[in-house]
Amino acid sequence: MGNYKPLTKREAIEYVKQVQGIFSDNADLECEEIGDGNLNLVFHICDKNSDQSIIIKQALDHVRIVESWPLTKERVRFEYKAMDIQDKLTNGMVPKVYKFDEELALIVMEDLSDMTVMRKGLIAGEKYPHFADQISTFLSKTIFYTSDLYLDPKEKKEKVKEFINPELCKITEDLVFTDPYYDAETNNINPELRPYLENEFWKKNELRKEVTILKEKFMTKAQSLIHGDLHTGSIFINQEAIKVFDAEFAFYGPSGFDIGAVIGNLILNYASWTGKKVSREFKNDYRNYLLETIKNIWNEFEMKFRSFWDKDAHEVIKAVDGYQDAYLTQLLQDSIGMGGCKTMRRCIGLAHVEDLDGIEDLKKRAEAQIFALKIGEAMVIRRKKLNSIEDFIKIVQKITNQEDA
Ligand SMILES: Nc1ncnc2c1ncn2[C@@H]1O[C@H](COP(=O)(O)OP(=O)(O)O)[C@@H](O)[C@H]1O
Ligand SMILES: CSC[C@H]1O[C@H](OP(=O)(O)O)[C@H](O)[C@@H]1O
Repeated sequence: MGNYKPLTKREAIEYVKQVQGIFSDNADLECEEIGDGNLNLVFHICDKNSDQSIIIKQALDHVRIVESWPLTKERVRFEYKAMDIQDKLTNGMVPKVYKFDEELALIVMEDLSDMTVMRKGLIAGEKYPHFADQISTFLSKTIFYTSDLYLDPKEKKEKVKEFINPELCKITEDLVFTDPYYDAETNNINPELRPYLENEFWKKNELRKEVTILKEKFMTKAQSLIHGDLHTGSIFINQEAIKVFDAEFAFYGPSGFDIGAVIGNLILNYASWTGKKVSREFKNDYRNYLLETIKNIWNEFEMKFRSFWDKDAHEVIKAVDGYQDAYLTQLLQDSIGMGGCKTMRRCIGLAHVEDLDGIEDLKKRAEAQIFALKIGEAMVIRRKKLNSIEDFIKIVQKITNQEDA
């Protein structure tokens, strides 16, 4: 990456002009830097003559929100390669890539600004009736067809090697599985939440032990090629389709981490309504919709995963009685446990979510955060007893009823 430099808006325009086949010679280009994530630059470039537009995502050599924190620019290669695999497996459920430039650490890709970042849609109380079907397709295809159930063992190990992504994994190991469970310097704590953390949460030794067991699983279980950061801010959505983006955390890890990320982020939105000025009727209805979505995601995932297994798994695997059921029960428990960690990190750790931080009144925000923490804790502690997603839904409903009482 000898000639690397972060682009200015003008340089981004000059750059796309020389990429063949994107804009015509008479294009009148304008550029905005629209990155709102924690890590990268994102340029939106539009031709005023034709309304045609593209996105350039460029890695910085540090964490965008913490300038003193250096970070490999090579992460963009993992993003590009993962997008390529996800694209082929899911028939286009990721943005189209027009160019990958390793030297400048950037990807030129399809502009999806006419869709909505799902987190924003959920905060606005939108419903997406096809989401469970769509995300369960993405998850089941990417998880099954990159795993040992399907791939030749040698090919799979080559892929594990290709996707060793230590710096980005370290971020997750620290920010998701370690720092939120003690008074770490990196944490970002609502002062109104601190008493609960000091007097109760940080004293939960069993929770910290179980989170550490899940952390070890995250570090060692190379089960399938996972997206690695599949929260609702990594999904573009409208009433017809989804596109999954921001795959720079991709690596061979536990499949439940991706499923858990989706569920955990729906739970964060579920908890956020505690702190919002909406009618009880709306809150109950929207929460029921979120729980129904979680239930359908798992059940549709399971159905699709079983059908891929019955059709395409290695014959020796198919021949083992009871293995499919055992695999799926373990995957459900991993998903809920990891989802719990993803829920809790967004209340205490460095990087928060707008669902909760959009609650301006810090006392009300703390109430919603504590509610999210209680569900997250139950997800970790009670995961090993779960036999179905309905068992999990009942746990959430019980915690909600105690909250409302
Ligand atoms: N293909 C795209 N089309 C339109 N907007 C995009 C696209 N990719 C990213 N963005 C915008 O840029 C923001 C940050 O992108 P993201 O890939 O999440 O970067 P980071 O890795 O820094 O979080 C997104 O929330 C979205 O608003
Ligand atoms: C210091 S990185 C914090 C956090 O940011 C990533 O999210 P995103 O790229 O979507 O903004 C990832 O979740 C990291 O844990």
